[in-house]
Amino acid sequence: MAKIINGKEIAQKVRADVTKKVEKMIAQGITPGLAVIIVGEDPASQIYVRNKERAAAKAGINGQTIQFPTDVSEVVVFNKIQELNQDDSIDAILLQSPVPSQIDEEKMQSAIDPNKDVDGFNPLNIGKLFANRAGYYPVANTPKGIMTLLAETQVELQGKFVVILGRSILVGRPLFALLEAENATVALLHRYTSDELRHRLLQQADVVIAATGVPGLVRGIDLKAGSVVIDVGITRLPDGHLTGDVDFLAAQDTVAAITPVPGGVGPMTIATLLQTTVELAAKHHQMELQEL
Ligand SMILES: NC(=O)C1=CN([C@@H]2O[C@H](COP(=O)(O)OP(=O)(O)OC[C@H]3O[C@@H](n4cnc5c(N)ncnc54)[C@H](OP(=O)(O)O)[C@@H]3O)[C@@H](O)[C@H]2O)C=CC1
Ligand SMILES: Nc1nc(=O)c2c([nH]1)NC[C@@H]1CN(c3ccc(C(=O)N[C@@H](CCC(=O)O)C(=O)O)cc3)C=[N+]21
Repeated sequence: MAKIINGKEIAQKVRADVTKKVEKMIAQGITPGLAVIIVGEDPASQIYVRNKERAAAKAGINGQTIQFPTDVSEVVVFNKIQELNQDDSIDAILLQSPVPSQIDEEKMQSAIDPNKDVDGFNPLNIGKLFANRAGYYPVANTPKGIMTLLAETQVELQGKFVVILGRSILVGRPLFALLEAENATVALLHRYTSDELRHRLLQQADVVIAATGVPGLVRGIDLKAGSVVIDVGITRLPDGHLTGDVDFLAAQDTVAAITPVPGGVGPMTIATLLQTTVELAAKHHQMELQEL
């Protein structure tokens, strides 16, 4: 039977560390500020926003959510980003994805000040990540949280073969860069990967990270004995339950460890968002993180 990786518990550890750092910052007169812009009512985004607001408040972070209606014009969102870029009380800005079609998401991501870019979507930060540059820059929170989860679970990456399913800028692509930087050999699969090739690659994978939003895409028979499975997918079923991309029950018989949905990667994303907010606030105010 597989070990169930407890994302909630590891996230709690990250959040305790964040809370401690925030207390020290507040003692020096600085309250980290996080602004979240959300346009319309995507269901996955609504879960994220709700959980995030609660977690930010608990950690002592000043969180504000700016909700725009689905038909808001691009210039209104753009001007809001400019205003937040100028606002000294805001250290971190997040534009929730996806946005409606009248808004050019890439243009908005590029408009966010790279020093306040808590999702790491500004091309400057993406470029640094893919070049594996030294120094601090923000990296997307779901991939960054997964790296923490793997480290906390003592999963070795150097020399291992990792298969990622899904190549979005939010999850798959940054993960590719982060895992490669740890000296793993990485395959990035997508919609055009044939069923046959996916099965063959999965059977050889030491670590599988599924981030497609396709329930059941990864079956028990695809997986290698002793592998580690990270399920990022979140789909709401008609009965209201959440499910991942992996056939969890079948996988459990084969693999060494697996993350559940919910209670796996989701809580890590939230905790890591708070962590990155604090890191950006420290940098903004020229504080040394190590001393916090
Ligand atoms: N737990 C968490 O914290 C988070 C969970 N999520 C969840 O993760 C999932 C993915 O999110 P996101 O990256 O934003 O989604 P996107 O829809 O942006 O990307 C999905 C990716 O999956 C790929 N894909 C689709 N079908 C297949 C297939 N049959 N085989 C292989 N790859 C396939 C797509 O390929 P192509 O590029 O070719 O279209 C695409 O790259 C969603 O369920 C989302 O709700 C997202 C963020 C955080
Ligand atoms: N710019 C941007 N950055 C994102 O990081 C981003 C985004 N847009 N758009 C939407 C997706 C989705 N996402 C989630 C994060 C946490 C949970 C989460 O907390 N999940 C809990 C859910 C528990 C529950 O409430 O039932 C869990 O899996 O245990 C869910 C979804 C971040 N996203």
